[in-house]
Amino acid sequence: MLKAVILIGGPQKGTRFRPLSFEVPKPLFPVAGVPMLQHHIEACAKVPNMKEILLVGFYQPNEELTRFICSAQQEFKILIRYLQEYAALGTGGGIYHFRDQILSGGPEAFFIMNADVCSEFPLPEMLNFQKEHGEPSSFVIMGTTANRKQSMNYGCIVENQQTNEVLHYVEKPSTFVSDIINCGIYLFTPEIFQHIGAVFQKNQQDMLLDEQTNGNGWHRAEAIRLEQDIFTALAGQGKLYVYKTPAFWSQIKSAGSAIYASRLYLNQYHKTHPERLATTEDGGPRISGNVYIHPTANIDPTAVLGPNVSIGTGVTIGAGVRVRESIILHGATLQDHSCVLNCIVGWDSTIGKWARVEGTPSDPNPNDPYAKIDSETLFRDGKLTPSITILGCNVTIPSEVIILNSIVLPHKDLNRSFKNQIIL
Ligand SMILES: Nc1nc2c(ncn2[C@@H]2O[C@H](COP(=O)(O)OP(=O)(O)O[C@H]3O[C@H](CO)[C@@H](O)[C@H](O)[C@@H]3O)[C@@H](O)[C@H]2O)c(=O)[nH]1
Repeated sequence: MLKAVILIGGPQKGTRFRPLSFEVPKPLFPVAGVPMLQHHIEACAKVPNMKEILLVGFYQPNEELTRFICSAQQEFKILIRYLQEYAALGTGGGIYHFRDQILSGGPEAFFIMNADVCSEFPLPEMLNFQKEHGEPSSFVIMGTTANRKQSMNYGCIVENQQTNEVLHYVEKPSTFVSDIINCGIYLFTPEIFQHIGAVFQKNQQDMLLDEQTNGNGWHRAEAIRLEQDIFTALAGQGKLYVYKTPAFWSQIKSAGSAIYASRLYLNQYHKTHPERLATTEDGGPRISGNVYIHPTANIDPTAVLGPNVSIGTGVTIGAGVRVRESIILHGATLQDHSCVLNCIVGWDSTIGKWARVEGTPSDPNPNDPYAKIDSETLFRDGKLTPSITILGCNVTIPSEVIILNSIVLPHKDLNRSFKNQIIL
């Protein structure tokens, strides 16, 4: 039997996702109409012999997470549990801490997935690849090709081109190492815990030798990174292989990358969930390209939506509204003739009549097949980088104003136009 573990991080992570991560843990942010994590869960639930999905993170148990787990368990008919780390233990420390839970029932292998990636999740292909490569207990990293410059923002893998064995692994190198990058999706056998255990023992010994150690010592020994502490050491040992996926993949770090990820998933819905894609119907709004509309949304038939639009529960969209490349979160109202382009409109926000709310997309270069989305920091050279416009929850935009490339914090009631600003 098989299991899957999804690393969901915790509240200190996801800072590039503010102000949206104030309201909802980042892994539950809706991408193409469903929580980011649901895409991982759907893919796992389809794998034959998958017994359980474990979410490992350091969020305090909260209502949203509990509700999500309950409904996903019912919908996908699979056991899902949340395991809470007592502190951020890193990508290897968390799974090591909960190794007994992961190994209970005797899975022969298990997947580990970063929550903040979007992918076609070619999990059956990874299982086949593992059977065909190396010894039966070899470990598999999913990889993809990036361009030279962007590769350095990821874990970089040098492979043996004949065998696909990982010969070198360097996490976010400062100079070019390889254009094959780590996608944050792995297939391990239980033997991985021997390797993580060895690092833990070493950390513990170092800790005992270190006289400076205070009460924090145990945590320091348990904090282990899969990438730097495990993969770098396993490379070249005949144990670690890279499965290069031809399918789509992207990281979801910033809010801008959530819009891009939505586009990738909406496109995939043609194959996986055509029922989630809206179509132009008599008496309904005009749909252009891929659009998801929650059945509870109320949309005027003269509105024009798409491409790449996701409309959440209970959203109201008035006459003549235009929405493109945006995510509209639940309870928001777009009043008549407003125009929303490259935006995330927060929960329960209102955009007044004839207002224009617009951002600048940060899409990957369309002429470079290996380009990935740049999840840049908010500021460059002391200035706000032009990016998508984000309205936090419960923001009110008055009629007939323009809000351009701005980030508006929750509960703001604006009274004029703004451009390139963070409105606190
Ligand atoms: N449970 C838990 N999860 C964690 C922790 N730290 C990070 N995570 C989760 O692990 C994932 C990776 O997070 P980061 O540590 O922020 O790494 P990164 O910059 O995203 O880079 C990783 O992913 C890239 C692909 O997206 C890889 O290319 C790179 O090598 C690395 O694995 C995220 O889903 C995050 O929520 C932790 O202490 N505990």
